[in-house]
Amino acid sequence: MKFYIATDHAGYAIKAYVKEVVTDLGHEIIDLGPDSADRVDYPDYAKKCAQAVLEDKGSFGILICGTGIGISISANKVPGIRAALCHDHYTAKFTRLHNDANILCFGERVVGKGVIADMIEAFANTEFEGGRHAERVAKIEGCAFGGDLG
Ligand SMILES: O=C(CO)[C@H](O)[C@H](O)COP(=O)(O)O
Repeated sequence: MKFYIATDHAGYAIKAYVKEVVTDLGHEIIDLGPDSADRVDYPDYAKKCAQAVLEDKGSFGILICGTGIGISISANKVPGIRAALCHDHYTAKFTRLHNDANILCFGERVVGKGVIADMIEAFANTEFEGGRHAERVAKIEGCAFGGDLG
C-alpha cells in the first residue's frame, strides 16, 4: 500500500515514529510536510494530503494534529475523502470495513505509540466489506453537496 502523511505542528513530533511503523509493515509512505515543528495551520496540510490521495488512485493518507479533530474535519471537506478520526484498534478497523475510509486521522496529544501502531496495522490490514455498506458510503457524497440523499 502507499500512504501519504501530513501533520500540523502538534502532530509533527510523532511523524517519524508513524513513518517507521508504516515502513516496518512493508508499506510505502510519502511525507507531505511540514518539515519542522514551526506553527502551521492544519487545513493547509489536510488539503495537501487529501489531494494527493485523490490523485493517486488506491493510495491512503494519515493525518495528525493535536486532537485529530481539526485535520479530519478539514480533509472531509474534500469530495471523495473519507477521513476517519480514530482512537483505537476497533475504530481503525471498522472505519475500513464499514466506511471505506481513505485517510486515518488521530491526535498526537491524545493517543500513545502503542495505540498508534495498533491503529495503523488495523487500518492497513482491513479491506472494505462492501455490501450494505457500499450503498451508505455512496450516499456520503450526497451529504457533501447538501443534496439528495435518496
Ligand atoms: O488539534 C488541533 C486542531 O483540532 C490543533 O493541532 C491544535 O488546535 C493546535 O493548537 P496550538 O496552536 O495551540 O498548538
